This record gives sequence, C-alpha cells and structure tokens, in this order.
Amino acid sequence: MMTTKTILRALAGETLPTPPIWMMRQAGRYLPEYKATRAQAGDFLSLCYNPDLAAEVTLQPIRRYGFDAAILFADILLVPQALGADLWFVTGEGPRLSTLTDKAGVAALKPVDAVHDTLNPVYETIRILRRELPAETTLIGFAGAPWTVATYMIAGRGTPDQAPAHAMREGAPAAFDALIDRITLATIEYLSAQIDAGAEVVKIFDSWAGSLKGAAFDRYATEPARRITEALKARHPGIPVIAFPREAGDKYIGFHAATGADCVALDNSVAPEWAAEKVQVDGCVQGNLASRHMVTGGQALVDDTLRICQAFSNGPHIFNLGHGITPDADPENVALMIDTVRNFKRA
Ligand SMILES: Cc1c2[nH]c(c1CCC(=O)O)Cc1[nH]c(c(CCC(=O)O)c1C)Cc1[nH]c(c(CCC(=O)O)c1C)Cc1[nH]c(c(C)c1CCC(=O)O)C2
Repeated sequence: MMTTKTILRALAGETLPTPPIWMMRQAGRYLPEYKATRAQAGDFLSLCYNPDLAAEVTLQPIRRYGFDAAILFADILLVPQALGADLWFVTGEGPRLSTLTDKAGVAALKPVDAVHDTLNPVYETIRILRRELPAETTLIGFAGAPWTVATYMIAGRGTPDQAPAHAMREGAPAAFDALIDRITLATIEYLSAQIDAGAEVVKIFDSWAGSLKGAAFDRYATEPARRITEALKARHPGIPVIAFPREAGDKYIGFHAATGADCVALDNSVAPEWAAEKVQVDGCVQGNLASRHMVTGGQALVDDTLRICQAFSNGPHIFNLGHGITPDADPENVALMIDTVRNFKRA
C-alpha cells in the first residue's frame, strides 16, 4: 500500500512540492513544557528511562507544531550505559562516563545481547508512541554512530577535538577496533529492537564524523554505518535509514552509495546548492538550516529557509536544521520556520 506519510514518501525517493519537516532536538529545553516534564522526572536520565514521560516529551513538539515526524526521546549515551559504562549528567556541563582506554576496558564491557536489559524502557516508549501519535506522523528511532559513541566512552565526556579517541585509535588500534566492533553490534541489536517495537525509520547520529579524515573516515564513519545499515536492511526490509555524518564535507559525496542509507542528513557548513548537485543526486537529503536562526529569527531565517527549500526542490528532501536546536532558542522562531516551509512554492 502506498503510504500517505510525507516523511516516508521523501525517504522512498519522492520529490514533494513542499518538503516534510521535523527538527533535531525538537523535544528540548527551549520548550517550557519540556522543562516542566523533566522537572517531574527528576533528572535527564530518569526522563529517558520513564516510558510515560519520555513519550510525553516526544509528543510535546508534535502537539505544539504538528511536525511530520516525531523522534524518540532518549540519548545516544544509553548504549554505553547498557554496555556497562557508568553514565551521569552534570547540569550545565553535559555527560560524564567512566573512561575506557585499553584492551582490558573493552573486555570488561557486557556482551552485546545484554543491552536489552537496560534499554527495554526505550522500546516501551516506542510502543506508547505508536499508539498515541497522529496517523500522519512518522516515528523515528535513533542511535549514535560507533565513532561518536566511542569518543564519549574513551574520554568520559564530550571533547572539542576528540583527541583521546584519536590517541587510542592510533596508539591501541586493536583495542580501538574491538570497541568499534562491540558498539556496532550493540547498535544493530538496539535499532533492530526499536524497529520491532514500532520505529518506522532509524537515524544514525555521527556528530563527530568530521574529525575523521581520509582513510580513517572511510574505516570508522562509513564502514560502521554500512555494516549497521546492511544488517538492519537484512532483518527489516523496507525500513529507511538516515545517516548523519556531521561535518563530513567532501565525504558527504557518495555517502548514500557507500553505506546503503536512504537519506543523508547535512549539517549547515555545506551550501544547499552544492549539496543538491553533489549529494542529493544520489538520494534523499535532510537539512540544513543553521540552528542559530532559531535564536535570532527575522528575515534572515525566512531567507535561508526559502533558499534551502528552493535548492533542494528538484529531488527528495526533508527539511531540518543542520544540528540540534539550542536551549536559548525562541519557540516563535520555530513556528516561523515551519510556516515558511509549508508556504514554500518552487520558483
Ligand atoms: C552527541 C549526542 C548526544 N545525544 C545526542 C547526540 C547526537 C546529536 C548531536 O550531535 O546533538 C542525540 C540526542 N539527544 C537527545 C535526543 C532526543 C531526540 C531529539 O529531540 O532530537 C537525541 C537524538 C536528547 C537530549 N540529550 C541531552 C539533552 C539535554 C538534557 C537536559 O534536558 O538537560 C536532550 C534533550 C543531553 C546530552 N546528550 C548528549 C550531550 C553531549 C548532551 C549534553 C548537551 C546539552 O546539554 O545539550 C550526547
């Protein structure tokens, strides 16, 4: 049966007159209703593991704005936790984890099939969402890409240049490869279980892909995304995969074909006209408005939104930001972006 869900139509390669739209971090601290539910949960991780409240914050931006997709509320760092890492969040600073730098650290991780013991509440969130979402809204599941997840597991926190992960990659390559392999296999199990629970699309977030260059990019960004996509396609034919190798630059070229992903998400460092010619020729793209417009608003927001709609109007496109919306964003600017996209007419 032909689907009427616009996100699924774009992911199947259809060029639509108006691009469907959702927004990275659409459930988040820029929304007062999110902050209220998070306070009710106590802290961020308790919110992630409470299926009723996680479903509630996933639904909030759908109710307020009518986005075409909902993204499961969870975090990429739940997988390291499920593999046995300690994880906590320091308010105002970000995530902290136990560190892992050698073979012994990798050997101490839990086996891949143990991840469900920790991640079961996430699957329950998905089941609730499939009952509660409007019929036209697509549910997107997600996980972090192995390289990005590894950068946090190795350093124990976010790092500006991913130096500890690069040091392990170069200094202890066998242990590093074993870590990437473990995360890759855990991610396949996790995303597969998300799909079994009702996720209609999955997205792989490689937020730090841009710090891998040349052959290292091919080996640690492209290859794990290819392995995950291949395994998911074998188990769940017809479930689309979105890959987000953030700041990949020229490495965006050919990423659809190299990984088998149905859609490549673009950050805002690439010009949409360039990406239309070099990347969208191979399939659906998602992106790529700069998140700062959600803080600054005004005519510049409208102009850049229309430029992106126009540049990608000859092929399959899902409108989104180039990265997550920030807590200082104004909810009115999100409404302005959505109005602009929905009133777009191709020149
Ligand atoms: C690197 C990364 C993480 N998490 C994620 C990534 C990849 C995407 C990206 O590059 O942004 C992905 C993520 N994190 C979150 C989602 C939920 C779905 C969504 O609305 O997009 C998704 C898809 C919720 C979250 N994850 C986090 C929040 C804020 C936590 C809070 O409520 O205090 C949310 C809504 C916390 C988080 N989680 C992470 C960090 C570094 C932080 C702290 C930074 C910050 O405070 O903004 C790890």
